[in-house]
Amino acid sequence: MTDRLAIEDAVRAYGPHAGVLGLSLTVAPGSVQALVGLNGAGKTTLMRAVLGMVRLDAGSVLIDGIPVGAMPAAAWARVGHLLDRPFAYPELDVRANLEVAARLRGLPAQAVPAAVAASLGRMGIGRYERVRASRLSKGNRQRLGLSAALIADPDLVVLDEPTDGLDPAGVIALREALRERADSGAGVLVSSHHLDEVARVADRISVMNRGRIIGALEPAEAELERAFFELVLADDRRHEGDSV
Ligand SMILES: Nc1ncnc2c1ncn2[C@@H]1O[C@H](COP(=O)(O)OP(=O)(O)OP(=O)(O)O)[C@@H](O)[C@H]1O
Repeated sequence: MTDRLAIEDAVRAYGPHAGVLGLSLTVAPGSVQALVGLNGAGKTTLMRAVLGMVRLDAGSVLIDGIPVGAMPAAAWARVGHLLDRPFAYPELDVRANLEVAARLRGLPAQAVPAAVAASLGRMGIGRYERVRASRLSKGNRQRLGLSAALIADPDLVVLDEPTDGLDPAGVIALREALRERADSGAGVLVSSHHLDEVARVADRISVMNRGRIIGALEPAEAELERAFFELVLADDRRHEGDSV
């Protein structure tokens, strides 16, 4: 079966230990792959490369077998993503933002009302449907961004620290939405700083440090934090004395 995402020997260097420095990773259909790492480990750079927002110096990224540089618009419409600040048209209300998101992702006009209704319910923002995006709280803006990313039931989901600003109810809603996507055959790549939280949703947890994947954590592991820091500290020790 073709991987939803296949990254091979990817390099996007910003310095000897910065960026993405030779990294391979796959996300199979039906799986949630988490990326964890300290600030500056390279998670966002990797996600930018996956989404074609930065060009790799070397290596390749394939989405459903197609190199990102050659993806037609219809294939990008099957990718749901949220990086950095959630995008929304500030003067449009929540409902209108979701309608636009659905159309931009190629949903036919007659399918939009049902998709918007499902989306409002999924992330619990129905009561804000007539509120302008510019007036939403940080957490509700994040919920709107996530709703837009997921509105067309994407085959690949790429989310950078998606629980940023979410309250516990939002975290649970997101977890259920990601599980539902994966159970429908999508691949999910998600980064986070919250180990316990990713352990609840991820099938695999890869640890990134200094631009590389340095190991994996077992989601069922009781002492995730300890295991994480052991991997990171061992890697840092290996690089002691290297120039930064
Ligand atoms: N455009 C750029 N120019 C120069 N350096 C960059 C650029 N983008 C990222 N970097 C550097 O690459 C490294 C990785 O950054 P990146 O944002 O990918 O890390 P991250 O794991 O997402 O961090 P965080 O958890 O803080 O979001 C950092 O050292 C960062 O300063």
